Amino acid sequence: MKVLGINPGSTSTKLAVYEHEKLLFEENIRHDDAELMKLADLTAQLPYRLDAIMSVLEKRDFQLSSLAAVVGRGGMLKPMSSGTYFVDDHLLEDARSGKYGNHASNLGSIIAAEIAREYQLPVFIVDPVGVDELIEEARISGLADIERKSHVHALNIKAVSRKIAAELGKELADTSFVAAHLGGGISVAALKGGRMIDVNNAENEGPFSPERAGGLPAKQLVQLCFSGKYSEKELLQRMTKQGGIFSYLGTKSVIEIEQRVKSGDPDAALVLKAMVHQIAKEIGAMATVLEGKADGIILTGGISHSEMITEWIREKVSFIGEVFVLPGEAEMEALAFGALRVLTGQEEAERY
Ligand SMILES: Nc1ncnc2c1ncn2[C@@H]1O[C@H](COP(=O)(O)OP(=O)(O)OP(=O)(O)O)[C@@H](O)[C@H]1O
Ligand SMILES: CCCC(=O)O
Repeated sequence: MKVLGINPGSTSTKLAVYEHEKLLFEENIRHDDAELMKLADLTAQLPYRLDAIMSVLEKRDFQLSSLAAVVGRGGMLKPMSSGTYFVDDHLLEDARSGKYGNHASNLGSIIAAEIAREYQLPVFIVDPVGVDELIEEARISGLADIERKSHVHALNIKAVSRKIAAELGKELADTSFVAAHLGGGISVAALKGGRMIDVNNAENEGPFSPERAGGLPAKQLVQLCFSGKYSEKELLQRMTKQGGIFSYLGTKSVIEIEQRVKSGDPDAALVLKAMVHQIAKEIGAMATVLEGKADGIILTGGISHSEMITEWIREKVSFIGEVFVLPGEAEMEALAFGALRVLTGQEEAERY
């Protein structure tokens, strides 16, 4: 039983084919930034990305007719529970319109549906960005006009938590973890019984990240909004795409910053240590959500490849529990396995 997974990112589209649990092949198509920028909105990128995928599959002489299903990364959709979902017209409409936000991952379901159409294959998404398992008290922001929202690297966080649970000889449902996805954006989640009962919204709360500002001092932010320095669109762009490390050091590459730190650059060291400080603080906060009863702390995402950074974090948080490091992400596997759980009858797919 073969499954094709599609994972569109802001500058790349990853695809992978699994046969049952075995990876047959995986490709990371890196797109030309300038080409993508020319395609104003996300849906305009569809033919460009689809062509790139089809040419990879053709080069490999891969027959779409051999697939049992296509599964795409679920993008910014309505708040929903964790799981595998059938892609239907309503879901596609929300992904296309950007009603719940625009993110490259919105293209996951759209591309998957296009590929599946000719052979009338089932199409799924798994654990989209909008997975919402917050406990009610975590929704209260402190201002009645504003509700806190779950916006989190759900796909990877669930997948790596499942892996660590298995290493501990447990089902995910019998564990509690604090899981921190450290990538271009940063999500820290408190998982109780496998459910993400509190998270920092990766778009605008919690630690700053390579490209995002994270949570900011609210009064000064309001003053900046009304200062005339930025339009609404410009400020949102600055906070989410040009904030964090980028706003201080002019690069989003933690690899580069680490080299600068190692060659004695004090500015780079200060900013990196500040990011670690904020990540550790968020982990501590999520540990208290779990009343200190965590089976461990999981560090994942691209930045977790850095031993220097994971050691700095470990020094600050290991009093809470064991620290597990799973660098990178397990998203392709998570997509394929999510679809396979449905195709093999272990789980029922949800309706959007
Ligand atoms: N070996 C490494 N050492 C240090 N940093 C690394 C390493 N590899 C990747 N990174 C950093 O990880 C960050 C990107 O992480 P990742 O690849 O998880 O992000 P993304 O997939 O673009 O976004 P997101 O994780 O938010 O979906 C970059 O800042 C990159 O420099
Ligand atoms: C939270 C996952 C998507 C993102 O914000 O990068």
